[in-house]
Amino acid sequence: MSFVSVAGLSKRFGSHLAVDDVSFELTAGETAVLFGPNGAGKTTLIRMLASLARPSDGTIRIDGQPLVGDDAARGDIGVLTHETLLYEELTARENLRLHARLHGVDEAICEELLETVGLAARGSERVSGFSHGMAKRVSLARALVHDPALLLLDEPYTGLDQTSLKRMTTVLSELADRTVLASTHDLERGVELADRILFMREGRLVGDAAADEFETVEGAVDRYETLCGGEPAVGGALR
Ligand SMILES: Nc1ncnc2c1ncn2[C@@H]1O[C@H](COP(=O)(O)OP(=O)(O)OP(=O)(O)O)[C@@H](O)[C@H]1O
Repeated sequence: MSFVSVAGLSKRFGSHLAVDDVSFELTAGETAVLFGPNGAGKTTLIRMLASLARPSDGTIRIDGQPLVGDDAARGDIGVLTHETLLYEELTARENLRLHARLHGVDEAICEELLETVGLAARGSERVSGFSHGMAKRVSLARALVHDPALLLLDEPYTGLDQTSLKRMTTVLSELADRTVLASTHDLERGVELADRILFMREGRLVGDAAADEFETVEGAVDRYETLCGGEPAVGGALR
């Protein structure tokens, strides 16, 4: 049975259809990566799944439960988006502990996660003093605090230095049993992370492929060019 089921999902901003009649299903434990050019609708799709944006049309079901307005379904989701969702005036540790309390989770997990994202020594510092990359790592830890079954990651690799990038890549590669939907422009890391690749263009889902269809990243690049138009970024740089 599908763990995530998206049917006929659309999002309209004025006269513009940012997400246009998108349908797909993810099985439990599957990692799907969304590729597509700027403005394809990836963030908007993820924001709807994260209950951060209201769909104009269509349905989202998580483990059989309709998502919209359903707190139980939302509790099973961890989110990493462009907005860090952190309280800037709180320390990294306080942010994680607050999130743990909200979800009724033992706060001991917060220390483990600070270690995991490489911020154990900076846990007592306010997030307002953190760089973008550091805040992103705290945000990833926050997304994992309540051990969600579904993880939604919008451009997890963007804006990170090499050390943070390696850490993010390692943490994400170790999320084996979770269902993950991630968007990225980094085809190399995306193909490496994914079981399945969804291609978006102009709000529509234009392709759906198993990651092992691509023996090399070049295969994914060719498919991207055919389906999405234009050239993708590979390994963080344009080809
Ligand atoms: N709040 C908003 N109000 C109006 N238009 C929006 C809003 N958010 C997104 N859009 C529009 O919806 C379309 C899809 O945007 P979205 O951010 O989802 O694309 P994306 O695939 O994530 O792009 P990128 O790769 O640049 O992050 C774009 O045309 C964008 O301008």
